[in-house]
Formats: sequence, C-alpha cells, structure tokens
Amino acid sequence: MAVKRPWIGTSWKMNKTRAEAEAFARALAASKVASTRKVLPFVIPPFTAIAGVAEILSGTAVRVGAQNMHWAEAGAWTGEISAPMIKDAGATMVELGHSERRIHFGETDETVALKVKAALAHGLLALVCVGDTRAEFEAGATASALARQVEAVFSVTEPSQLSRVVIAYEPVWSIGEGGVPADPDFADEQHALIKKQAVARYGMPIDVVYGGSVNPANCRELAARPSIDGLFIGRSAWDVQGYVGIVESVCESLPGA
Ligand SMILES: O=C(COP(=O)(O)O)[C@@H](O)CO
Repeated sequence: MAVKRPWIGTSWKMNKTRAEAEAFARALAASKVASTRKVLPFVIPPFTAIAGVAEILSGTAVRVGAQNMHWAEAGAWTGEISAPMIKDAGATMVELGHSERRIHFGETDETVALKVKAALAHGLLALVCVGDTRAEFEAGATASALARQVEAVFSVTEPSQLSRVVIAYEPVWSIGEGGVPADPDFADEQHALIKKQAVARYGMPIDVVYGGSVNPANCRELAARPSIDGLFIGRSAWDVQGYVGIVESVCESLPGA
C-alpha cells in the first residue's frame, strides 16, 4: 500500500523582505527537503516575495503559494491580487480563509467559497483554513462550526477538483502567540469528521492538515495521527533551520523511515 506523504508547509504571514525570503529559499533549495520524496513541502511567502522565491525553488520538491487572492479575474479591486497574477508570479497553490483574514478583514464562508471556486478554475491548489473559536470550542460546538465552513468549500468544489483542495484545521485558539496547540487526539477527531463529510458528499476523503502552534516538540505526535495528513506551521518555521528541522523530524518518524 502506498505510504502517504504528509504535507508540511509554512506561511510567513506578513514577514520577510524579498532579500530575507530569497535567503530562506536558497538555504531550503540547498537542503535535503528540496529533493525529498517523503513529504510534500510548501512555503507561502508574502506577495512581494513570491516570484523570487518561486524562481529559486523551481525544479525542487517545494511548492510555493500565496496567502490570499481575490475571486475576480481582474478589475477595480484596489489592493487585491487575482489568481492569474498569483500564477504569473510562479505560485501553484493559494491559502484561503485564514482566521486572521476572517477576524481582521471580514472574510466569510461566502467570500472563501468565491475564492475557492476561482482558484480551482485557474488550476491552483486551494489550501482552505477552517477553525473553531475559543467560544465554539468551550461550548462544544467545534464540529458544527467546522462542518459549516467545510460545506462552504464543498459547495463550490466539483468531484474532479477535490484532489486540488486541502483543508487546514486551525483552531483559532491555537494560532499565534499565546496559542495552545490542540491535543493531537482532539485534532485527529476533527480531521476524521471532515474526511467523513467529504466521503458523504464525494465518496472519497480529502487531505486535512493541522495548524496552530506546531513546534519541534509536538510535530511528530501530531503528524503520526491517522487523520492528520500534514502540518501547517507559522512561527516555528519562520527561520529555515526551524522549518527544515521539523520536516526532518517528521521524516525520521514516518513508517519505514
Ligand atoms: O497560522 C498558522 C499557524 O501559526 P503558528 O504561529 O504556528 O501558531 C498557520 O496558518 C501557518 O501560518
């Protein structure tokens, strides 16, 4: 049976100048991660650094993505970036629906769905973030909150497109400074429910990665859970040694490593 290769990626959020981003990319290109066949590595720079990072990582195993996009092809959308622009810069994937965009920039399930539809129409891989707030978690409403957000994604995803959608379960209460990483078993349960939702609609599961205070101490335990298909890392992977270290640690823990 084919051994699944976990996704392991990082978004740099609003960090790194072009020079810093390209230095990270050059160091990554010189590492074993650049030629790995054990995991599916990806980095998501700020818009300003995508082209330079994508050029440096071209021909390696590392995918490059964008942190957001608009759903329109073009037009009077000041400050926005379109799918064609993202592809032109060299990205092959786009992160959508991050809780920081839902909280601070008015992103909704409806706008996320518009963006997913546009990303898939342009052949991009859509990494769609879903998560429960602390209030939903404490009320025991995690599953229903995730089901609602995932349904918005599935409502615009054709069966033939499902392989180009990856869900990132990111508890809002786990992300960033002060975030508490989810218990691996709890996260695994949520991932399994999302997979069950996909099977009910499409007859097949979907990849679901975990994000929210992933670090060198918890990466193996999280990656080892059966329904966790990878890790989506922020702070612990913002320096290249941190990112490479987590990838290598997870690789060493994979079956048959
Ligand atoms: O936000 C994310 C996780 O950030 P951490 O700093 O690891 O908590 C995820 O989307 C990767 O950016």
